[in-house]
Amino acid sequence: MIEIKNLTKKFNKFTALNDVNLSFENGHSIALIGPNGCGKTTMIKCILGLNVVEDGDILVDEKSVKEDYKYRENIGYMPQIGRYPENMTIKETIKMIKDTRKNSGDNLDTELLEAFELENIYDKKMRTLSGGTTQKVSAVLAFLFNPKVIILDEPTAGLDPLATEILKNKIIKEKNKGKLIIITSHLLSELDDIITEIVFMNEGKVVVHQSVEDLKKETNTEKISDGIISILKAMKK
Ligand SMILES: Nc1ncnc2c1ncn2[C@@H]1O[C@H](COP(=O)(O)OP(=O)(O)OP(=O)(O)O)[C@@H](O)[C@H]1O
Repeated sequence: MIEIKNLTKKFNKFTALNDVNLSFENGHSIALIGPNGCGKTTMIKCILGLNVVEDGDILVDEKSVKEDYKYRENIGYMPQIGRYPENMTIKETIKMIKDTRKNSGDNLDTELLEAFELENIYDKKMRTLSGGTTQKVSAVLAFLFNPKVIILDEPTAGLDPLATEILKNKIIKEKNKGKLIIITSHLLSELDDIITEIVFMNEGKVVVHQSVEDLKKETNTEKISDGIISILKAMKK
């Protein structure tokens, strides 16, 4: 479970997050949506400890992210753009990341590695990979250590339709096991089958946090994308 309490994040004078309060339960998958620059990645980075939390707090399983870094072992992260050592092969990269984790041996989840058939191109160097293949490596790493929380920043950007389907099915499977999934995406049409809640942000603030069921009921729509468009139109009135 993740609780965000009165989180404000400033970069010099610019306020990227403005008094954000949110709570996410295990077994849910949450879509973080909103226009470019509204603060989605900033919030994710605060949860991951990649941005320092100064004003407000974030609790992961009731412990503040300010206390110690151990909680991070329970979070898998797929960044928007994964950066890896250019001259390492896929195999070496995965091994290097495995080696950074103690006790990672027994409980590895290699399902995506197999589904994406990455072992067939294990000896390719990271710098030679297409954008989509690099994304596949990032997705494999996000799920590899069986984390309780999985955070995916624009996960399907650059993936082909088959890889997108594989990743979507994996997300649904892990959510159904009781994991907490947080996804940012601009591709609303892709979220329909996987999401249980939406958080809509604008200019560093949470505008809507609602279950998909309620969103569809209240806006009288069948699809998440139509529900969001309906909210946006109502906001402009
Ligand atoms: N390290 C930083 N230093 C200064 N400004 C930053 C920094 N990180 C983010 N920002 C600013 O904070 C704002 C929010 O950025 P963020 O990356 O969180 O947006 P986003 O909602 O993820 O956007 P997108 O949909 O384009 O990915 C932007 O105006 C960005 O320029």
